[in-house]
Amino acid sequence: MASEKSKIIYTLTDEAPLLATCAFLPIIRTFTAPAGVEIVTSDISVAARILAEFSDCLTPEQQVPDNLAALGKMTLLPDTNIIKLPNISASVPQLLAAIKELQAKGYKIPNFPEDPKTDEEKSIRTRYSKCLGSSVNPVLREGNSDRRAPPAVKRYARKNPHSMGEWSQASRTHVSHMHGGDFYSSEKSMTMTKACDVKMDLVTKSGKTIVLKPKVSLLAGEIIDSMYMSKKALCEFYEKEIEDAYKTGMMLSLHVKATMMKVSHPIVFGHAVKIFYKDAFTKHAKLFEELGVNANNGMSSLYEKIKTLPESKREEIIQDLHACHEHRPALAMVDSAKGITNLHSPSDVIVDASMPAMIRVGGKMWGADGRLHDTKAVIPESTFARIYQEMINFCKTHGNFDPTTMGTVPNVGLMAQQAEEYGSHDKTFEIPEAGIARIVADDGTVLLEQNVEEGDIWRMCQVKDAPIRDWVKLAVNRARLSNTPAVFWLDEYRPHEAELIKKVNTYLKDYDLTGVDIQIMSQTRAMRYTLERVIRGKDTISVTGNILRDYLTDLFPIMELGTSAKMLSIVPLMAGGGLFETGAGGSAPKHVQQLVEENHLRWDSLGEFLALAVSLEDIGDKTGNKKVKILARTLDEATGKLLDNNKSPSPRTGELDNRGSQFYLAMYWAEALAAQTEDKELQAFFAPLAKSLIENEQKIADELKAVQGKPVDIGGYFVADSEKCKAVMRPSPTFNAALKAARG
Ligand SMILES: NC(=O)C1=CN([C@@H]2O[C@H](COP(=O)(O)OP(=O)(O)OC[C@H]3O[C@@H](n4cnc5c(N)ncnc54)[C@H](OP(=O)(O)O)[C@@H]3O)[C@@H](O)[C@H]2O)C=CC1
Ligand SMILES: O=C(O)CCC(=O)C(=O)O
Ligand SMILES: [Mg+2]
Repeated sequence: MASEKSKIIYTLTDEAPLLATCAFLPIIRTFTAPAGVEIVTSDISVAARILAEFSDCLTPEQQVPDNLAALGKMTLLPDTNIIKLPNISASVPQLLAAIKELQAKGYKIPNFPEDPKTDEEKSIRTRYSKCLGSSVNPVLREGNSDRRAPPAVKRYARKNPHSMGEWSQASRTHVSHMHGGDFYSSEKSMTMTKACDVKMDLVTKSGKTIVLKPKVSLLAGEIIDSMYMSKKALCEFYEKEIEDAYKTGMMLSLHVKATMMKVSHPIVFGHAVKIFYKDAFTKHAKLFEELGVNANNGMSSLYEKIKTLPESKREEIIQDLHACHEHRPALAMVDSAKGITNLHSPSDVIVDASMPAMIRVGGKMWGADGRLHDTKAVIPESTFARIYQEMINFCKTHGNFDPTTMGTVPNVGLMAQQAEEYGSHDKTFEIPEAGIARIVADDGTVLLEQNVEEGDIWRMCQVKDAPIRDWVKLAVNRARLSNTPAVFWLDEYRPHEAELIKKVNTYLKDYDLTGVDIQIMSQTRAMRYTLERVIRGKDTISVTGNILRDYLTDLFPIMELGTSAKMLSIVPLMAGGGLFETGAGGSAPKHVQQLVEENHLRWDSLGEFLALAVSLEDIGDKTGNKKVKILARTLDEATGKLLDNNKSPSPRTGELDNRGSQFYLAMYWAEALAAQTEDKELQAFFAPLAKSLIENEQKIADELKAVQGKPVDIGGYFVADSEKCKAVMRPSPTFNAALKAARG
């Protein structure tokens, strides 16, 4: 056995991934222990993050460490190996629900101050803000991203294509975005020639100087941007598009990313709510203010707030809200059976997943009548909205994609060290008063400035030089290793990207590019070029900034594979370690609901299987531990076999689910280890396990199926009971006994 133990840190997150982990951990531990690899867990669920933040309010027994901060530090070490599952990036309504559950479970954490007034409330709000939105990924992503569909996964999708809707040339579906007054149109950018500290301030028309951000330390070579979205232009845009949809009989949908753009997009979302329901918001303005209604939290929050009112008043408001629908277009639904619309909650419709889902079914979304309809997809910011329109145009002309023949589009994404827009939330402000928004260097020089009005959203973004160099290196490596053309999706007319292009051209010179096809194209051209290749079965690497990384790594996988859960998602950490993300998708809250109601978990753990294999491979490469390398190789074989034999979870209750799929992975993995002859110790260890799983295959499959169809209790949503989860997620006594026997 190997002398020194290597460590994989396995994150515990939320919802479906956490449940899947509950079943998977005993399997992983059984397989990795004989190779000297230890699996250590780290709870970074939204509940654990809240508890870590409010330790001072808890009893000593209730206190938990700040795991996220510890992991963040570890990403800066060369031998760190983390497997990261998708976690909740909480919107305010999700955070409120988590707080409520924790309080009900006896944790004396404070209420979330929605409208903080006193200093104490402001401090609590600031502390809770650390748990809001996308707050895990930016801490752990100390590297750029490499996301792709492994060949076995692509082969599987070609053999077992998922359903695709039909695209008609007569489809009226389209994307509506702003043509002025948005971030794109106001962007200014520059590259720092030397390191310095800057501040963000606002010189108001009334002559005051308000410091919004006292200090941002910048490095030489760093690119910084300043941009704003005009409230007036945004509201006019909404008025126009809502009116257009109404007049032309189109359904309306809004697509934002309020989780990652946690300061700007809730505001963008809130204006849509206020304008859609303008009459009711105007009539009840005073009362809504008194009740603390915040449109940024969606209609579900408004309905919650008015619950406290006397019935007659509440009825009046509900009627007024309903009356708004009479002269408004139909709204796309998140759940038509429950009457949950697109404007219900800012975290219900997340653009990276919602737009591909719409395109996949032929450009349609669900209406209140429970049917699919063409839709006007409103994506206010034009910067990247146009890529979707380009794909829609393509589908209208060529029909929908064919998963059996289409090429693949891997992505190399710039995201390290909170690069670009997704790292801007601590530098994003809703402007309190008209004036000049400025980025000012410590020597008093005004670096960038713009005129802003009250309510505009102003932000500064940054991307450091080292991540850009690393991104170019990753792109060249991927292009060379996979012998695939790579396209940098960069628009020379966008100031930020003009700066990036200069750097990309410079850093590309560091490489011998003989035989490597690398091009730079604007986003719409890159999309067109890639799609022309895709339908001819040709592969093209997209090399993009942070937002397109997010968008494209759902968009193409959802067309190619039916879901982004099947993606290999690697973050080579710049300090030398590895962060292995599982898939590229979210935490699928709907899956938990199905488990609780019917004891069927449709979540596909393929992303975990793929991540574990590359994580083991990384350890094997770094330590030279041959046993670990064999584990990685045989796991890949097992995953391939799992796909070939169609043992992925079914969405239908009563059929194979996540637990069954994990059992088959374990069986194939043990079989592959028993069959190899390179390492006799491993062979001897796994032969009895393989035998027992093969002999009991039917019995285990039956035990896993027998439990389905009935409701189960997991003891909570944000803080599920770990014993109850174990009981639900490990229901086969025969499988459990086989694993236990192997561990000895
Ligand atoms: N890396 C991260 O940490 C990420 C976290 N998130 C968070 O996840 C939550 C939900 O996000 P959202 O973007 O709506 O995406 P979802 O997780 O709801 O995914 C959208 C749909 O994709 C399918 N899907 C996703 N993952 C799997 C899987 N492993 N197995 C099978 N099907 C899958 C499901 O389709 P079907 O219903 O047909 O089964 C699901 O309904 C939010 O809290 C969000 O903040 C989002 C993105 C990434
Ligand atoms: O961090 C998040 O909220 C989501 C991350 C995401 O969607 C992605 O990286 O693809
Ligand atoms: Mg994403």
